[in-house]
Amino acid sequence: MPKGFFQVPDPKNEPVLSYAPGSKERAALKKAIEEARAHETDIPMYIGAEEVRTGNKKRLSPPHDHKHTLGHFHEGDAKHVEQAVNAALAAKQQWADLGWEHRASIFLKAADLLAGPYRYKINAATMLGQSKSPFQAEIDSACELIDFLRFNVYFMQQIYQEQPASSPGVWNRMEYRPLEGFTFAVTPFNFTAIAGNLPASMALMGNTVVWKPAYTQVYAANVIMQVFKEAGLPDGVINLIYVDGPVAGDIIFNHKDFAGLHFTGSTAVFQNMWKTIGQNIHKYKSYPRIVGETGGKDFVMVHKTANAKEVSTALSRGAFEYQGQKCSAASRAYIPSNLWDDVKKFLIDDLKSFKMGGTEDFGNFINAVIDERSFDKIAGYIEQARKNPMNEIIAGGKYDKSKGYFVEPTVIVTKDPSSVTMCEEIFGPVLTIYVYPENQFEETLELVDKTSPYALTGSILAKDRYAIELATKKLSNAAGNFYINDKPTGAVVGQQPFGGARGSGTNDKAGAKVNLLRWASMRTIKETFVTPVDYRYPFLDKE
Ligand SMILES: NC(=O)c1ccc[n+]([C@@H]2O[C@H](COP(=O)([O-])OP(=O)(O)OC[C@H]3O[C@@H](n4cnc5c(N)ncnc54)[C@H](O)[C@@H]3O)[C@@H](O)[C@H]2O)c1
Ligand SMILES: N[C@@H](CCC=O)C(=O)O
Repeated sequence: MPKGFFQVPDPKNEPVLSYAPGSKERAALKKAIEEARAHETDIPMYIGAEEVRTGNKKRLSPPHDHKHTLGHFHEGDAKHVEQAVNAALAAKQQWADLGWEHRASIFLKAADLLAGPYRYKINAATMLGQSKSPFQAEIDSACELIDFLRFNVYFMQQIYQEQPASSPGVWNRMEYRPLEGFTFAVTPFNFTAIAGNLPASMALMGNTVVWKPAYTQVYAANVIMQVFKEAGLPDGVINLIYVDGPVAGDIIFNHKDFAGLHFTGSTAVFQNMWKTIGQNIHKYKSYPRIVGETGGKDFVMVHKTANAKEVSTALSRGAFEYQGQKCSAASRAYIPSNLWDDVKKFLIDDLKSFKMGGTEDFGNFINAVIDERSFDKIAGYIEQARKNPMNEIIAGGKYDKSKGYFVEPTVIVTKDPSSVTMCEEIFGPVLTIYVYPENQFEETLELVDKTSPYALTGSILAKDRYAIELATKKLSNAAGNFYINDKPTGAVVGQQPFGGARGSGTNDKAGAKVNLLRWASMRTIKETFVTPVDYRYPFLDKE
């Protein structure tokens, strides 16, 4: 236990490196990519103190170059899920009892390792494994992950400092215990930072974790685990397994010591998990904490007073960075009729100038989508949209998976604001635009609010302050992250805590104090200094 009231260093957002031609970081990143491509990595599961190699090897390849082999990971089965649960339970007491400053140190060290010696390795892994451009990898696997780790340590300290009042003769204390049992982190393919943060935030609060990443993110997940190990994370605190989701769920959601789920991924998967947990609720020792950040159908709403060039740039970046595979990506836009001709021209010009290809070529703004399943699904949406007479595809619309999973950035203009691509999450480089009569701003705000079941991110672009105020009010429940005169992507830890409500999740804001609180179970301790020795109150008449 600490013998002093320690203060963790004040967190600052990790500066984003530019990778501009001639820069030191550009050369270092290119070298890391070459090294990664030059040999095949053999990736084990990490269960307790063991590196587990099952021999059931799954091939990993860059989505933009699927014939190249980056390495293999060893897939596990039900037995490995059980081993990981047992390892987490075995490690629990010692980890929970460790002074919080030591937990803090491990994750602060992990942040420094990522900022320094591992920066290019983890960015190269994310660029190759998930097909991110240098900038997209830098803001994710380097900066956002580093920020999550540093800010969470700071928020943990703030939580521990929050103590109740005490009246004379009494000292009230609050203890922030880890959850009783083990926890489960299930992470998506699209952000290395999220993959690292979900297990780390639970472990930071004294929990032990079974971590199951998406198979398409294992290449960078392995680097995260190496960083945690080098930072001194004890064996069994985070157990990384590669097991089919339902196989893992079947064991974990039936275990009496299952204490919490930290999920990021699609809405349907999360809702199924919640349903299973609900059905099994009588089996658990405690009510499990459930946190899930899920899908989005994020909007850009434009007022007639907006600047057309600002609008088209918000769309070019907001919809197409990382091939639209951000939960926050702009995928539906509402443009007033007076601005449409200009916005259309600027947007088409931008799209014509995009270069598409592998992440090794730093000239490419657009890379590949994550895998064949995703490619086929996106292509299906494009073909369905093409057949609808209410739609016109004004840019893109082509796709090719011969070398990598490439889908051209595609813009659909629709006359039907309820058409499929205005409502459903596509998770690819497809933007649908509805041009509304410029004087129907308020009615269109209502349309934006009601069109989709999601409520993750959205933005309003306008010069008129009354319009901004009206949109902020009318769209109050339409987004958990709302942007004024900006694109709806690119939240920064500590600045724009991230998460949405409605169908988009439990809105427990990743990288914020409220999220960490979900991984603590508070115990209130009241100590009385002079304990009463007579039950009688003063109002009682004496004989
Ligand atoms: N709201 C947010 O903060 C946020 C952030 C990133 C991604 N997302 C969402 O994530 C989705 C894209 O990521 P994805 O394709 O990896 O999502 P996904 O739902 O397919 O997978 C997420 C995780 O769940 C696992 N999984 C899938 N089926 C499972 C099952 N039946 N049982 C147990 N585990 C199972 C996957 O293996 C993966 O680890 C999009 O919907 C996106 O909007 C949301
Ligand atoms: N936090 C990221 C999105 C994460 C989801 O994919 C953003 O704000 O763009």
